[in-house]
Amino acid sequence: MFQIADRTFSSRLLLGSGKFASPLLMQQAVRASGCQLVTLAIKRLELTKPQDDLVTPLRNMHIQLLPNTSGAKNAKEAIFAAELAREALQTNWLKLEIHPDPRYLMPDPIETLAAAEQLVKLGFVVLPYCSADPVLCKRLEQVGCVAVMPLGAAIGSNQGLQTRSMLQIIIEQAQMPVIIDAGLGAPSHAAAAMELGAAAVLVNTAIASSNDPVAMAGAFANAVNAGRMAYLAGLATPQQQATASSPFTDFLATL
Ligand SMILES: CC(=O)[C@@H](O)[C@H](O)COP(=O)(O)O
Repeated sequence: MFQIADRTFSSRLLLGSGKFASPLLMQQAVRASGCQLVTLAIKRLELTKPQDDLVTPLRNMHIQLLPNTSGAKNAKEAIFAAELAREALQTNWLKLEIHPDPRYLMPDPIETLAAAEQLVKLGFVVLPYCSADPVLCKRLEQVGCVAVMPLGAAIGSNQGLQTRSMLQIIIEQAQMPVIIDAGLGAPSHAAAAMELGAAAVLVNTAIASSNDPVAMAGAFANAVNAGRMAYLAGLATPQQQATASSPFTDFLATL
């Protein structure tokens, strides 16, 4: 179990709802993953009729919706999108995403911090997508974010934990959940993130664009559980030299 703001979740795998071949496939993958929190881009919503084939099925599955501000290029646009989402979806939960550069989709740290501070004051439960920068993550915590979502690698790149050493520092210093988001391209990447001590991971592309998203969702769920169990069990420390698994005896001396 882990907690974000006032909600408790048993699944530590969060899913994105984009890139699936159909809404039905997305629902089936969500079900197979056991995930309880799904992010969806505000720009995809039909704001005049929010009970569409994306939102309604997720609500019926009792999934916590996490609208995201993907597409916003600065704090002003993100706050506008957040207000729209709160109105349309009746939730104050928000994944704050501000990435002005369409090529690498790197989050803008300055606009993200400014928007986060403002959105917290406006009553939003803010989970910012951010660079794997320990100082920035601390600042986001100080302005009242309920979790941070530092990137493993660029969104959709499937490159895994490129930011591993920074993530380690962020996790060590955080007083709130650290959710590794973006770039996790294989279940082993998710397991590695959990082994580091992440509270949870968010995955979209690797599941949605696989040959069998339902099976891949299950594979990620197993990997997240395995990584968490390993973290709790305490991983063995890598050593430079060999150490024998069995104690040496003098049995060769009898030859
Ligand atoms: C859906 C969403 O929020 C993505 O922006 C998120 O960062 C996931 O990244 P991947 O698609 O790389 O898993």
